[in-house]
Amino acid sequence: MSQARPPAVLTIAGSDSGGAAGLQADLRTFLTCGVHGLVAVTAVTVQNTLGVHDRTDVPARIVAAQIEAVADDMGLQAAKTGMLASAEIIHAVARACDKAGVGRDAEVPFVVDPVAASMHGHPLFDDAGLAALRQELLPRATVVTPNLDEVRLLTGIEVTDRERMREAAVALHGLGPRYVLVKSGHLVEDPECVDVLYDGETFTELPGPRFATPHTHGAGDAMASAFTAGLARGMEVAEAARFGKWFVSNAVEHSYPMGAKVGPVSAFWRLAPDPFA
Ligand SMILES: Nc1ncnc2c1ncn2[C@@H]1O[C@H](COP(=O)(O)OP(=O)(O)OP(=O)(O)O)[C@@H](O)[C@H]1O
Ligand SMILES: Cc1ncc(COP(=O)(O)O)c(N)n1
Repeated sequence: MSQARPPAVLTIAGSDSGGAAGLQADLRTFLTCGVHGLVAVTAVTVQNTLGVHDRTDVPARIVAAQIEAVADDMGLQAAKTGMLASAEIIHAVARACDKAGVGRDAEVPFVVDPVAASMHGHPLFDDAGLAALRQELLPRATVVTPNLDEVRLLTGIEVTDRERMREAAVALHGLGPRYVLVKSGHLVEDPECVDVLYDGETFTELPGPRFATPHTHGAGDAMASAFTAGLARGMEVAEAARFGKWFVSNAVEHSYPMGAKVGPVSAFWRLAPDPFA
C-alpha cells in the first residue's frame, strides 16, 4: 500500500448538476492533476446545458465551517474559489481563509476565480456580492483569474484586444491581488487564445490555439483548478499558470457534446489510456 500523501487542495464553489462547471469540474481537474480535492460547497444550482434554472445557497456559517473543518484536520497546500453566491458567504469565506492561513500574504496560496455569471449569462451573485468580492477577496488573492465579462464588472474596462487586456490587468492589480491572470476565451475575433499574467511589473503571455468548438462549459473552472493544483505541487506562479493554460487547452480540444446546448470541456484526455480515445 502506498504511503505517499498527495497535496490537499480546497475548492470553495457551487455545485453544477450538469457536471460541467463548479465543484464537479474542480474535483475532476484536481484528480487528473494529482492532488487530493477538498470541498466547501457554497450553493446548489439546478443547471444543465441550457442554463441555470434555480439554486439554493448554503448558509454562510456552514460554508465557513466546511473550510475550517478540512483545513484544521488535513492541512491545505492551496485553495481556490468559484461561485460564492452572496456577500454574506464572501464575508464568511474571507474570515475562514484568514483563520486557515490561506491568502496572498499567508502560507497557503489562494486563487480567486471571480465567477459572476454562468456562461449562459445567469448571475451567480448580485451587486452586494460584487462589492464584497472587490473589497474582501481581491486584496487577499495570490492570483485573480477573471474572464472579460468579470474584467468589465470589476474595472469598467471593455476589452476588445490584447492591448486592452494588459490595461485591464494593471487596473485589476490595483485592487490588491499579487498576480492577475486575464483570460482570453471571450476575445472571439482573435485567431489565437492568449491569456495574460501580470505581477505588477511584468506581463507574461500564455499562448495557445483557439479551438473552433461551441463546447467550452467549465473551461474557466478547469483553468483555475489546474493552476491551483500546480501551486499546491510547488510550482512558481508563472509555471503554474502555464500548466493551467496547457491543461485547459487540451480540455477544450477534447471537449464533447452533451445535452441540447453547450457541452463540457474534457478531463478524460489526461487519463492514460483515454477510455474514449
Ligand atoms: N475556444 C477556445 N480554444 C482554446 N482555449 C480556450 C477557448 N475558449 C477558452 N479557452 C481557454 O479557456 C480558459 C477559460 O477562458 P474564458 O475566457 O472562456 O473563461 P471563462 O469565461 O471563465 O470560461 P467558461 O465560462 O467557458 O467556463 C482560458 O485559459 C482560455 O484561454
Ligand atoms: C456552480 C457553477 N460554478 C461556476 C460556473 C461558471 O462556469 P461557466 O462559466 O462555464 O458557466 C457555473 N456555471 N456553475
